[in-house]
Amino acid sequence: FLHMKNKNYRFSKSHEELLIPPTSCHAKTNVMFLKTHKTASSTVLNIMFRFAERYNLTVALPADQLYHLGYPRTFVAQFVEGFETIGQNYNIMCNHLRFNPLEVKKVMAANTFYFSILRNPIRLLESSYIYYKSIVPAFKNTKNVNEFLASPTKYYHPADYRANIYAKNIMWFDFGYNNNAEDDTKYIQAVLEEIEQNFHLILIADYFDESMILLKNTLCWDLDDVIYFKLNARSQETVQTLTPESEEQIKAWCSLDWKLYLHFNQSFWRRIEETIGLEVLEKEVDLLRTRQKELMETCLSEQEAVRKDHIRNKALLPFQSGAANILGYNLKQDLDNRTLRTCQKMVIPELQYMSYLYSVQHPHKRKKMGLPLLWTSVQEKVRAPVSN
Ligand SMILES: Nc1ncnc2c1ncn2[C@@H]1O[C@H](COP(=O)(O)OS(=O)(=O)O)[C@@H](OP(=O)(O)O)[C@H]1O
Repeated sequence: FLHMKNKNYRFSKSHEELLIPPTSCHAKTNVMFLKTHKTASSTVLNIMFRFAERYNLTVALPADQLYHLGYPRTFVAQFVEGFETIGQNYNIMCNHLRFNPLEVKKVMAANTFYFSILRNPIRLLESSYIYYKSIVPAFKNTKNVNEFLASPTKYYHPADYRANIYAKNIMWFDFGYNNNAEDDTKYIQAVLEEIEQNFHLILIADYFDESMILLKNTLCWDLDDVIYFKLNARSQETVQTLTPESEEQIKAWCSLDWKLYLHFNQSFWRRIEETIGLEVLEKEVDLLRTRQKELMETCLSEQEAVRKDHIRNKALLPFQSGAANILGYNLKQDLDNRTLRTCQKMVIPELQYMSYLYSVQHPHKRKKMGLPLLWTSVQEKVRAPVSN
């Protein structure tokens, strides 16, 4: 779609003007995204991978047979494939890792832009419960998320702290901090300040489209760079209704994440007001949604995500976990090669895309095992020598 964008845009002049970046603005190509859990981060990862392909950038991918950058271990540079030879010359980093700034800096160029994304801990914990129910000790022996939240300490045992990271302050943990730390005002303030120093931008998943506009404007990217199809979503029947008491309990149980979220939700909106302004933001969000709808009409058989058993091409099946039915997409069957390639990249799940990029970037290494390789072979066949 990148090559078609001039032809396809039907925006009025004033809208076009909104999209023209200031002349001094160059697209930032050294970008690190801290991929937090259950925060729409797989959708962002897909955006990052497509951007990397567009500009032929080097991505810091998990080494050998790793699927993530060593998570939940604290990140070290050796978790990146090729670090010994490539050194501090990676452009993009976006797979799951537990943040460790000094080690990340060994891999990423000095002028790298750092960003991440947070989600309201109430929605996040409900999602996390369903997704990790069978592997997290604190969740295993409870009937549902409300039962867990009625008395979390009954199920959450300190001895299981490693296996229980998804049950308490998971965002705090992903940023590299102790998710079982005391809720102490001074400590929290110090962490928030450190995050502000380490990251140039924190997005909010609950305002995903607004986040994409802020991201593209900050990085001087094109609107098409941030057009996305929602990835890693669940089917509606596995979404549980939280009682009002459970919602309140999450704010206390995950108080570190709650304060993290409140702080950066505020700075997110302040940043919007100080840069784009709410009026322009609304117009740009409209353009994003229009473009997204057009692309869905071009690419998809059904105009929405479908349940796992309805995904025809098993190479496009997202990783499934716990009680969640993770949705995917069916592409139209009569797409020409070039459109097919564009559409595949919009819907390809995280692990398959990572495995594909890995085989392109490291052709002499053994391919990642245990992943559907079909997509890779389909992709190799349709790779045409065109630039996009
Ligand atoms: N664009 C957009 N806007 C809003 N929400 C979105 C978006 N994309 C993904 N999602 C929701 O994010 C949840 C999956 O998060 P992650 O991809 O970060 O999960 S993972 O940790 O990588 O497994 C998952 O949440 P739940 O459906 O509540 O589980 C997705 O529905």
